[in-house]
Amino acid sequence: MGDENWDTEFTEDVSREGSRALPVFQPSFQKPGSISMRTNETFCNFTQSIKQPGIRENRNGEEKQTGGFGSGRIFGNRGNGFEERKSSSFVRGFQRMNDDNSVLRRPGRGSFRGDRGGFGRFTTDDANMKQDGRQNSVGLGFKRRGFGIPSGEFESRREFEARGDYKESSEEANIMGRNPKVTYVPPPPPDDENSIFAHYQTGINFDKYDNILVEVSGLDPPPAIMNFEEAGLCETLIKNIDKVGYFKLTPVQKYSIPIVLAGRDLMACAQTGSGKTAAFLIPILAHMMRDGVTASQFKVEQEPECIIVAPTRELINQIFLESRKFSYGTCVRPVVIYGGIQMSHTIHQIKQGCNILCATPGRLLDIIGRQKIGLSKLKYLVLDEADRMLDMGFGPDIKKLISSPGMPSKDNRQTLMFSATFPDEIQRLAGEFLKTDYLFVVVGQVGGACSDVQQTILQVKQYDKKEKLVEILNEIGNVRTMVFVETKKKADFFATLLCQENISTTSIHGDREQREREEALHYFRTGRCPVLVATSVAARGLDIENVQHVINVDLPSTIDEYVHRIGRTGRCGNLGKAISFFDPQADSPIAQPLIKVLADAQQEVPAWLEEIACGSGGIGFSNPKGNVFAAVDSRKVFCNKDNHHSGGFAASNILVADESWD
Ligand SMILES: Nc1ncnc2c1ncn2[C@@H]1O[C@H](COP(=O)(O)OP(=O)(O)OP(=O)(O)O)[C@@H](O)[C@H]1O
Repeated sequence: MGDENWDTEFTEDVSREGSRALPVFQPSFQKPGSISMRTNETFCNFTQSIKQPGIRENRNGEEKQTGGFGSGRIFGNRGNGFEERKSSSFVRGFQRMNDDNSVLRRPGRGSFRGDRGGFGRFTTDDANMKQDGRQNSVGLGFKRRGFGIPSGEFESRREFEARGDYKESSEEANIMGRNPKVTYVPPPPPDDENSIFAHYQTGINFDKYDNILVEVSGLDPPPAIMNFEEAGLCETLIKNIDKVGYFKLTPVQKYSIPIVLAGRDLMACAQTGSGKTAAFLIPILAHMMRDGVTASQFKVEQEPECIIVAPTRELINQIFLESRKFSYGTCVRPVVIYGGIQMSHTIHQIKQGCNILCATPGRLLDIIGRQKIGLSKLKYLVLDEADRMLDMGFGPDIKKLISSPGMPSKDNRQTLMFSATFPDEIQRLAGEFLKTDYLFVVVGQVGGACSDVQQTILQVKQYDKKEKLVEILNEIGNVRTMVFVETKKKADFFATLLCQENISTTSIHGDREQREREEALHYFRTGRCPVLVATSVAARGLDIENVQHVINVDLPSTIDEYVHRIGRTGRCGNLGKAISFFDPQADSPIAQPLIKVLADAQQEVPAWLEEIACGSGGIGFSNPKGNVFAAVDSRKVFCNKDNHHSGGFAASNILVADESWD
């Protein structure tokens, strides 16, 4: 375990029935004085944060006031009515737990603060993960050493120590030395051919992609290709595409691949799960191979030909793994860097050679600032989830990146932007980073929701959400399900609740340490924990096999966010289901755009929702114009207007301030 800062340890737990291990969540300890509680069957630890309740860091490492337990609020959530309820469902949830379990006590002041809470089952098999470098901290009944029950095999190497919450978004703060040193080194991904090319099957509706409307706007677009052969790819690339199981192009690939091969800048908007990643990776690699890219040598400063930026660590890692597939057997070396990982490890990875750099924005700026990455050879710049990359959250970082010393001008690089959603105002901002003759490809219907996802909207009041969630999960059984909530604390709360209900659950959110996030995803991907409770940090891009359900316990504040969340299921022609709890008190602003998304995806629109929509303003729209396509080229909408954007960043699509990504 080396220097790893273990803040939790694992205990095997005994199930109620004695036959099945009961998943138990225990929030990580942050500060001495935590209370350890034990039930007959379960352990739960509650703690106060090292910080004052209600204070948290923003992306710049500054502290700011939020709702918190100490302030008499419950979750500091905005707009969904969860906060300011003295007798919240949260508190009542624990009261109920107390009722059920005689020994369990209600936590003291500031009680549930599971800032880096961990969930999920843990078995001794997981020693493998530890051996290969993963540091286990989520698990079945884990706790800190020195509190509560002695652990079994895995014990914390350290006694409890107070330390600041590491906010992974604060790369900038890290640079300024305000965060504790990050020591996590992720285990290297398996590098045998089978693992590299592991993929899941396309679904029964894959062929229906052919019927989706596609519109290309801009001057002189090259014709679409109908199959991989027409792309004129090199043999190695063709072999790799074959190994990855792609036999047919998806619409976004048919149109984007020739555009990128023709050297044009591109903004592409296509529905979730429809193969956008390959739509940029394949032609970029084809170009690189055609240009005879040479293997990069060991050097202190590397000069990659391609940089791909995405908003979350898990997503950029996924893109890296995809680029590893397509570049297999070539001299192109992809590297991934992101926050929450030891900097020396990042630097070591880069030094060994880097042709394609996959990065989150914070870590990328950091590494450029340290002169480990030079930009003089950069030919391809890709922004995945481009609307997210250009909103108020990441926009300033992207602007910094574009104006970094050595960054080729837009005329001397090829810039590609992809997303399932593209609000007009973000398109206008994006235009600044693209050549004026860029092409805009739109695949799909209004709002971009994938019609392979069966959407159900249930009217559920805030206080009834937990019962309803448990009821649904018990009903649908052991199928892989992502549960979205609005805040990190709620993610902790619901994961705890589900564990208490005997449902194997893990969680991912921005307050969890990187190793915890990766473990959570690993447990979810492998089916060890079939339920993943997540904040918006997991809403975009994640491509996890066999996610059959998405449940929005809280609806997001924008319709685009909704589209991305439900897009975690129903991918690549597979079918999926999305259930969303609509609390009229909190969610009426999203009623109108929600109805539009439902209707366009040929889903049933509840009469009660239409009634609510009639009386609401519909401020949750980010694409309110009723267009046939998921988005339209903003150059059309605004071409006759004197409409110059301010150079500021659009706020329409930003996350709630509670969550932070990079
Ligand atoms: N042509 C293809 N044939 C078969 N499978 C494909 C093809 N293209 C992509 N896929 C698979 O489809 C899945 C979804 O692809 P990808 O993650 O690129 O979607 P996306 O459009 O980027 O989704 P999101 O908007 O959620 O980010 C992946 O598992 C990918 O390997």
